[in-house]
Amino acid sequence: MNGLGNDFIIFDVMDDNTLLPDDISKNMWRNIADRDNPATKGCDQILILRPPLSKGDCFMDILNADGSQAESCGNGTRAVAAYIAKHKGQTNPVIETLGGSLSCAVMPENRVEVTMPAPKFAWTDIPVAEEVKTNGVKLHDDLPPAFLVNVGNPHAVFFASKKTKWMASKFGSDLEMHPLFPQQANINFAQILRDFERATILLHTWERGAGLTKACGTGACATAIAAIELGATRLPDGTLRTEVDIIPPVNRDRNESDIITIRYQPGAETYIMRGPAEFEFDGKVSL
Ligand SMILES: N[C@@H](CCC[C@H](N)C(=O)O)C(=O)O
Repeated sequence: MNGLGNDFIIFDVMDDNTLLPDDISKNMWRNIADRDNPATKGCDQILILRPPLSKGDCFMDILNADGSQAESCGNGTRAVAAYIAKHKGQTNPVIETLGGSLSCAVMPENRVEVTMPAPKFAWTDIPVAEEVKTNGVKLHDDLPPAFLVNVGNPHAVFFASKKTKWMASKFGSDLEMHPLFPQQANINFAQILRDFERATILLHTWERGAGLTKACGTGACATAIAAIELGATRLPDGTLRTEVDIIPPVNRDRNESDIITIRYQPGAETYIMRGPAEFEFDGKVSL
């Protein structure tokens, strides 16, 4: 499945956790996620749907393409919600993750709305290795200060006035591993588009453990939150726009149905991420 081209291999062991051996090595996961694997065609993340730990419909284990574990995955959450709606008929699934329990609503054409827990801004929560002002941290001499936020997983957001794809390719890998991030971080390069009626941002994300992906759901959340918190979505009359459309690079035509919309009110306990999910193919892999 995919969310705006950010693609996933889903293992469904929701009903019986023992179907998946527990001695699968990091290397085996990497092999499954490898783009050259003819059986799987590879993916950005592997999502393992396990029995719920609490009152949710399942617990979603998230593994990046390099085999590392992640706490949260926005596009993956929407994909799994659509999967549960299709296979279990549950259109309001609750998906448990290390980053929190996420209530979802699956609407026609696999548009999914996810209620996300409040973001965290404290330096200890990002986490970063030393006390910094998380709303503007200098991470690289050639880049403006970054906004840091934890939306279930750690993100740094850079805003630029020009196209940012080259920035993601040039700086993403080093910044993911920056010594300030003891658990590494996802790195977002955002350009606010001024010629749109709605608050609109073009986003390239270098994902922790997966590199440059076609879209990143939590990156969209982090970027919209950063823009709103920094007042970058304020209109000339002083009104703060709290709904932001994030356009991933894969959406070249800026097709209105291929965006992630974030509705975020500073200080609120939750916020909303809305976007599409898409089925690709089913298959079997031997482990
Ligand atoms: N693709 C995801 C994010 C997946 C996890 C991330 N790479 C991390 O390590 O935190 C999304 O859509 O949010």
